[in-house]
Amino acid sequence: MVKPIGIAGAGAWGTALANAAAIAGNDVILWMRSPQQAEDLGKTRTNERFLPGVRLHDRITPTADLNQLAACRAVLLVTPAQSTREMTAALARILPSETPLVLCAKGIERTTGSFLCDVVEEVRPGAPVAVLSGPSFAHDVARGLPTAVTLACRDAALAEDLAMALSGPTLRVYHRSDVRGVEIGGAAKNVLAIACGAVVGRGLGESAKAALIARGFAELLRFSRAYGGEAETLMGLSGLGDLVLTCSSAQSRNFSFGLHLGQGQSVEAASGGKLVEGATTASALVALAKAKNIDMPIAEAVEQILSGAWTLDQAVDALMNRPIKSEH
Ligand SMILES: NC(=O)C1=CN([C@@H]2O[C@H](COP(=O)(O)OP(=O)(O)OC[C@H]3O[C@@H](n4cnc5c(N)ncnc54)[C@H](OP(=O)(O)O)[C@@H]3O)[C@@H](O)[C@H]2O)C=CC1
Ligand SMILES: O=C(CO)COP(=O)(O)O
Repeated sequence: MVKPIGIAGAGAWGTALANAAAIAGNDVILWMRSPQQAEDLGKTRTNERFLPGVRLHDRITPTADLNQLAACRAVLLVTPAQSTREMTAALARILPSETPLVLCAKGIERTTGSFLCDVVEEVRPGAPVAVLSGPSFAHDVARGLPTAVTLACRDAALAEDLAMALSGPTLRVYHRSDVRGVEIGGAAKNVLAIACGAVVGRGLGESAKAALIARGFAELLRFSRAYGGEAETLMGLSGLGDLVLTCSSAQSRNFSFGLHLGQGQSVEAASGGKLVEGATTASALVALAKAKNIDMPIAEAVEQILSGAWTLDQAVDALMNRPIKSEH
């Protein structure tokens, strides 16, 4: 008998992925930390808080008991980036060492500046780790709209196996072995999307927006190259694809956070209480860039705005008054 797919985290993305995995033909165990939420989800079969209006597939079993994930063939970790260490440690206590953990969060650990895969490898040495990333709004996936993402694992055969297991009629999962490139694409685009939202919110025009996406992508490529990601990866779904998506739609929490900043809201108010991964990752991204002398003026501008060092207008001035240089 084929073992179920485990999903740890029943927010918008975890719930959407659970449905996609079930539609792809898997039994799914969906874990959440709140016993009350698990009970409600079992009864109503709808995650009203995070994914309203979407019915949970019959093959999904919601639970608040982490031990239920022990017998899964792979576990997708779909909680916020900053909870990766704590969640991996909890999973390491119950999962067999050969069970792959698939990271679905997009970010860098703020307190250590570690990439999330490195965090997982530190906590679960020797166990297989993969990353799933790409342009995919939870609501689009949950509504069965056509979506494509990338799953990367250093073990190419395992990457292919997991991609096949999760792919279905409306979710197409490509596979790759460049874990670093795929995770950098997901983590860094969120910071750039905040900048893009701010440009739109401040009314700086479509030309400025396009310039920001192009120059932001140049930053992404430089950063990824310095940290061992392949340029080809960044030109794909987790990189260019996700940057374009996240910079084009107020459905993105990062873009919409930037949009609110651009419209004059405070950093504290602009998130509206939603998870904004780019805001927690910005300082770690910029510190990693500085450590390797990588020029990332847009990411730095975001960090300066978030820390209160610059106003938005000061950030725009700083970006426009940089010395004229060759484009690369
Ligand atoms: N939404 C999307 O379209 C996409 C999101 N992602 C990424 O997926 C990750 C999760 O995002 P998303 O599902 O949208 O976020 P949500 O805000 O919708 O949900 C977050 C979930 O994580 C749980 N959670 C929060 N903190 C902890 C913790 N410390 N330990 C355990 N569980 C915790 C929450 O549980 P509780 O309710 O108990 O607080 C909730 O179930 C992010 O990194 C995001 O970038 C990637 C692609 C698409
Ligand atoms: O990563 C995402 C889409 O690919 C979701 O973006 P937000 O976290 O900005 O909503």
